[in-house]
Amino acid sequence: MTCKMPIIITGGAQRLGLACAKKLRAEGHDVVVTYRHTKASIEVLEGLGVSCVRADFSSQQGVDLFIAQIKQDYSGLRGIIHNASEWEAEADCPKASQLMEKMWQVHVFAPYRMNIAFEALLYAGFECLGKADIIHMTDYSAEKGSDKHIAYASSKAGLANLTYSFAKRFAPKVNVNSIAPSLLMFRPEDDADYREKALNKSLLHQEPGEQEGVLAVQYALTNRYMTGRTLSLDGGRHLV
Ligand SMILES: NC(=O)C1=CN([C@@H]2O[C@H](COP(=O)(O)OP(=O)(O)OC[C@H]3O[C@@H](n4cnc5c(N)ncnc54)[C@H](OP(=O)(O)O)[C@@H]3O)[C@@H](O)[C@H]2O)C=CC1
Ligand SMILES: Nc1nc2c(c(=O)[nH]1)N=C([C@H](O)[C@@H](O)CO)CN2
Repeated sequence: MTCKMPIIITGGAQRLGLACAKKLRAEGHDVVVTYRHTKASIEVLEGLGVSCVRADFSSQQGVDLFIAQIKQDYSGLRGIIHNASEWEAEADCPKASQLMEKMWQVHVFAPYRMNIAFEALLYAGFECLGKADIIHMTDYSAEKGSDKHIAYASSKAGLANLTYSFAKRFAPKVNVNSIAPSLLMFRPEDDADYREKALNKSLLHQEPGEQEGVLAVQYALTNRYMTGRTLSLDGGRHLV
């Protein structure tokens, strides 16, 4: 039986999500990406045979609409990579209470709702393809906190905790792991001073780029004896 059971990548229209979508498609996986804003990368992905679904997880309704569409379109899932994320500092959001809600909505509520809603599809993926994975893109700051991104870091800690719970709930059919980068790629607006300071926070002093994140995703998708664990991509920052 041919199984069209995709890997979902949330927030797959740019940066790490886009790099993952291209690599996994090139490996022959069926891939679904979510995006909010139309951009040139969406046309590129569609040209590669990637299914691009507009979805905004900032509301419960947005999450539920996406869940309904996936359930309508697919009989199983090879996996889901919870990559969608907003990195917002308290200084950029006047109402801290709103920021905390916003961060937990996209980083915890949305992955939680999707994981529960997609349980049967993930099991079908395991039965048909022999493996099924959930990957939570967390952050080094989930362990250490952040004085400038307090709500963000706390929500990533919440996401990291979902890894433990869903690893227990979905074993042995679905492996559930976290990938926790400290720095993968800067943003265009990051100035030289910020970049220098960020690079000096790790032992390896480098901006690794999204391909290091892609390698970690590939490892988590292929390893058969890892669940409930975190792949830390932090250049030795924990030893500085
Ligand atoms: N970049 C880095 O150095 C680091 C990254 N990480 C984590 O790795 C992952 C990838 O990072 P990066 O590629 O920089 O991520 P981005 O900041 O580029 O965001 C990824 C995507 O998330 C989507 N998104 C944001 N909010 C929502 C929402 N409410 N609903 C639906 N989609 C949403 C955006 O989609 P759209 O553009 O369509 O709006 C965006 O394309 C993230 O989870 C991030 O927290 C962790 C540590 C370091
Ligand atoms: N959703 C995002 N999360 C994070 C980003 C980002 O660009 N988008 N960037 C970082 C930084 O790399 C930080 O770790 C060091 O500058 C963290 N999270």
